[in-house]
Amino acid sequence: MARDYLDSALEWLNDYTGDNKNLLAIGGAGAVLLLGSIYILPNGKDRHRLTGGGIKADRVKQEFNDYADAYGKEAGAGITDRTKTGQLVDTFYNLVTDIYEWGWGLSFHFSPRLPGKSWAASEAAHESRLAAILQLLPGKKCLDVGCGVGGPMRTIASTSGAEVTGITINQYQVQRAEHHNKKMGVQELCKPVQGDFLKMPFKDNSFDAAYAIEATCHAAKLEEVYGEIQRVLKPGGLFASYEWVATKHYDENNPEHVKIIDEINFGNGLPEMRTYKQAEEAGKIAGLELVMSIDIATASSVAGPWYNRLGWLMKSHIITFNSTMVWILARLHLAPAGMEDVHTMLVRVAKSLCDGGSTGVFSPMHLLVFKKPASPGKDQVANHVSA
Ligand SMILES: C=C(CC[C@@H](C)[C@H]1CC[C@H]2C3=CC[C@H]4[C@H](C)[C@@H](O)CC[C@]4(C)[C@H]3CC[C@]12C)C(C)C
Ligand SMILES: C[S@@+](CC[C@H](N)C(=O)[O-])C[C@H]1O[C@@H](n2cnc3c(N)ncnc32)[C@H](O)[C@@H]1O
Repeated sequence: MARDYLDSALEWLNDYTGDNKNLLAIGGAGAVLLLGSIYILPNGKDRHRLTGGGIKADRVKQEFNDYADAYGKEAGAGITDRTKTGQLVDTFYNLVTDIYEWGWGLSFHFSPRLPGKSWAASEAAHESRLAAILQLLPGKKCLDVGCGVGGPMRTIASTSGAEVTGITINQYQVQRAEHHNKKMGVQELCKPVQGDFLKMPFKDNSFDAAYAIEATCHAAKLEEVYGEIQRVLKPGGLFASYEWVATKHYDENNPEHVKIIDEINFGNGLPEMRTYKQAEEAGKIAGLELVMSIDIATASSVAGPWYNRLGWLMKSHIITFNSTMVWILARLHLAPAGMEDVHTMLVRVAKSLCDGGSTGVFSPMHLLVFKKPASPGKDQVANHVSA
C-alpha cells in the first residue's frame, strides 16, 4: 500500500519536474527523509526488514563474496563448479528475498503488461493462465516447483480451488510463504515445503499437475528437474513452465549478447542460460511429451513488454532511492553489512535484464507445456535422468 503511494508520488514528481534536475534532486533528498521510513517500514501491519534470510547478519558480506567468487571470469562461464549450484542458489535467496519483497512484491517473476491493467493485475493474469492451461479445479493436487514466498501459489490456489504444494530450496522462503498464507487465509490450500527439486520428498505419481514459474532455470541440469517432475506427476498429468531462455535472436558469437547473458546469470543465481530449444529437448529426455512451446514475451501484439516494469523503476529513480535507503540502513546497522553489495548486484542486473529484453535475446517467459505419457514407453527414462 505504502509502496503504491510512493510509486505514484515519484511518477508524478518525475513528470512534473521534467528536465529540472535541481528540483528533482531537492525533491529526492526530501523524499528520502520524509517517505523513507514510510516506504521501508510499514506494509499494512507487516514490516519490511532487510535481513540476510537464514544467514546471520555478520556473515552476509562473506557469503556474498563467496557467491560472487563462484562465477567464472571467462565469457560464458557461469557457475564454475556446477555441483555447488543448489547451495549457491540457497545463499542467493537468503541474500535477496527481503529486497525482492520490499522492492517488487510477493511474486518473484515478470509478466507482460496488459492494456489498461495495473502491473498487479497483469501479474495475476500471467499466473492464472497456468491454472487454466493445467485445467485446475477444486480437489486437484498441484505442485509449484520453486515456489518462492508463494505469490503465484496463492493466486493459482484461490482462482482454481486446487490444492497447491510448493517446494523451495530456501527455508527462509518457507517461513515467509507460511506467514503470507496465514495472513491471507489460504493456508488450507497452500502448503510450502523446503526441499531440493532435484530430489523431491514426494511419492511417484502423486500430483495431477505441476508448474514452475521462472525457477527451473536454477537447476544445474534442466533434464534432471524435469525428470523429477515426470516422476511425481500422475500418468497423463500436465506440467507448464515459464522458462528463462536465450531466444532465437541470441548469437553466441556476439560478445554483446554473451555479456548480457553472463550478467543475467550472475545477478540471478543461474548456473548457465539454456536456449528454448535445449529446454524443449530436456523435457523430451526426461520422458515428457511436448504439448506447447511459445514465447509469451512476444506472443501478444497488444501487451506491453515485461521489462518495462524494471525500466520504469530505473527511469523514475526509485532504484537510486532504494540504493540510498539500503546505504542508510546499513550505516545505522538496521541492515547487515554486505546488503549494499547485494543491492548493487541487483541494480546492475536490472539493466542487463532490460537489455536482454529490449534486444530480444532473452525471455523469462518461454512457456513450455509437457504431458506425462499415460503409459511411458520403454525407451523413456521414468525416474532420475542424467545427461
Ligand atoms: C526469476 C528470477 C527473479 C526475477 C525478478 C523477480 C527479479 C530479477 C531482478 C530483480 C530486481 C532487480 C532490481 C532491484 C532493485 C535494485 C531494488 O531496489 C528493488 C528490487 C529490484 C527491483 C529486484 C526485484 C526482483 C527482480 C525484478 C530469477 C532470480 C531467476
Ligand atoms: C525466481 S524464484 C520464483 C519463485 C516463484 N515461482 C515466483 O514466481 O514467485 C525461483 C525459486 O526457485 C527455487 N529454487 C531454485 N533452485 C531450487 C532447487 N534446487 N530446489 C527447490 N527450489 C529451488 C528458489 O528457492 C525460488 O523459490
